Amino acid sequence: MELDLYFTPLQIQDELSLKDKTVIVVDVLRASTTISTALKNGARVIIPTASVENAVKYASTLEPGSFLLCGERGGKIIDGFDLGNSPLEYTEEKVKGKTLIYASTNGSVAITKTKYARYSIIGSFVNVSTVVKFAKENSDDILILCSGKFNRFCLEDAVCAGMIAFMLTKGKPKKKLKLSDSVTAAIKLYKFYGRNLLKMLQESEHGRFLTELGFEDDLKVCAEVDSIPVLPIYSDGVIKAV
Ligand SMILES: O=C(O)[C@H](CS(=O)(=O)O)OP(=O)(O)O
Ligand SMILES: [Mg+2]
Repeated sequence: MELDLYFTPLQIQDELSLKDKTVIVVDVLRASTTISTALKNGARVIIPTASVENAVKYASTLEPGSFLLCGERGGKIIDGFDLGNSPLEYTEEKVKGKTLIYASTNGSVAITKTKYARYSIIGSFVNVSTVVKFAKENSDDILILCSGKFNRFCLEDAVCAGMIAFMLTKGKPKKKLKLSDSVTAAIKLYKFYGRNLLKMLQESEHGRFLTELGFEDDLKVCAEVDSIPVLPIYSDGVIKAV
């Protein structure tokens, strides 16, 4: 099993290079957590779009009432949309049976870049064991792809990616693993911050930004390890829970 890790989607030189890999897209704050929450609460499918314009265009092709327009810019709900990007908004009452068209700043963009992957799955702290189990059972080469923020490094994504890498490599003989420096670094970050993930989120740049916007409760949801054991898989343009 070859394991690699990108700290931002900018490292994807050619999307076709992902074709034989299982890609785990990590966006802890908040896309991966929100997507897992929505699927757990009965959303039918989630359609990630790389822009607000694409989201609105896609919506125009659907039966009114059958979908919700979801997403944020600058962390706040997009004008005219039904839901923003707080996982706490994605209640069963709101999302059950619905098609969610989803335009977040970083996560939905990163996900759409993995369309050629053998498998593209969405990982976060809330479903980490579910994701690792699938990755162990279903692939040779694995790429953990951090969404980051505006193609910049995000501590929370790197720590979660390190947790996934640690769980994937635990117990394997060191000499058999040819770990890239990014995997080694991310595992170290996880070992340093893993004991108090909520504190790490609160101290992170993104966590502080969300707290300033009044979303401090989202950090608690996003820090809850294995609280939402669903497996979101992105295939043929839609994300479904399997
Ligand atoms: O909604 C979020 O938390 C972020 C946008 S921002 O960094 O807060 O502006 O989007 P995501 O795509 O979930 O990283
Ligand atoms: Mg994010």
